[in-house]
Amino acid sequence: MFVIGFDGGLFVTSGGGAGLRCQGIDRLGERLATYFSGSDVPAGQILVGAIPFDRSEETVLVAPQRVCRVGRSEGAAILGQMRRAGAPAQPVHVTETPPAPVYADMVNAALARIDGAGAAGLSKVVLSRALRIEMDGPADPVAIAQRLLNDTSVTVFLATLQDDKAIVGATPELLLSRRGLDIVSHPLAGSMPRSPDPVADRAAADALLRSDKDRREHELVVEAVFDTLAPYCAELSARQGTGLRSTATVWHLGTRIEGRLKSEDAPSAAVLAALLHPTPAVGGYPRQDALATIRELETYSRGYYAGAVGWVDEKGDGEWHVSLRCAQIDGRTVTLHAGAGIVAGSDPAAELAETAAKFRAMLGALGLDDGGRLFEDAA
Ligand SMILES: C=C(O[C@@H]1C=C(C(=O)O)C=C[C@H]1O)C(=O)O
Repeated sequence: MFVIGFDGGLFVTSGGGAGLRCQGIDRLGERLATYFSGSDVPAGQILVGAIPFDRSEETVLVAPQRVCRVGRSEGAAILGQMRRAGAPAQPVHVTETPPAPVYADMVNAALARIDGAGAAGLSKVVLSRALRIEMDGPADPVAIAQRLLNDTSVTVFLATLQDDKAIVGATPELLLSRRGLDIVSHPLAGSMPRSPDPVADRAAADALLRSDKDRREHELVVEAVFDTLAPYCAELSARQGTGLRSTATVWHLGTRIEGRLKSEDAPSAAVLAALLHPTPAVGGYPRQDALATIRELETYSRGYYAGAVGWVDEKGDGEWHVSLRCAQIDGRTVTLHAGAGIVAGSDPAAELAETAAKFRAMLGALGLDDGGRLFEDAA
């Protein structure tokens, strides 16, 4: 099953199977061209799926048999019918990897590298931490997706990867959409936790708008998106400039970038998304230095967190979102990740608080919004 928010409604697909499993995304364009030229591919077929964070790991694209586009409330009703019957599984135990003090040490280690790197070296790295949640039964991604639909500022997604493995979440970040020659990307970077107190909440938003550190963190992403897309575009601009975006729990700086491709033969939505991925919003800058730092400092594989989820059709149209604020489900185990961009001037305590705010939506959807009972640190 695959679900993704679409024009205020939901795109729900089911059935089907063998689409395309692709070990690494460097040759995704060729693989897609071969797939869509196949004589047994029905007219109008789309592929839906997920790209992992690590470009060399497996991209899963499924060819669904049934696709429907419905409004949000109808989508919620469909999910209600498709979720497992009975009471949803409950969390019984949570492990933090790494524990908060170790995450702060990682931020300090990244800052030391950034400070020592010189002008051409590492200037931003996104470091994440994970919460591993054991449930008292198999977790139901459909029930979780249904609960996430309450926040209308985010794009809900659910992708079944195999048997009882799935990724489900609600992301605020559009990596790339393409309709004909028109493309849009809406990168986010630079964040501040929201507050239930309206005065404190507004103050957080104002502080984010004024923060020099967050502007620098954001600019690196916007420049990378422009640099990647410009060779394919006749026009590319960010007319509205950089502004605030918010989810129910976090403020972000965001820049909507719109472009017009030079020709219909330009790469498809999936291939443009793969070229952009990972932007400095989830990796860092320069890309290779940032990825090497992540490999060294994070002690786990991110899997499909901070990758991309979306769909593509034969004409190259499609929509890909950054897979953030999500849960990776494997039977009874649910793993959440949240990260924060580290640049010169980052404060470890503030970055930790940012990751805590980014966990909040998924914790709420799992029934864990009561201040972290069940939590235990992992070494
Ligand atoms: C890495 C995450 O979010 C990304 C990092 C952001 C930041 O550092 O300010 C903001 C939005 C996302 O691009 C996450 O949600 O886990």
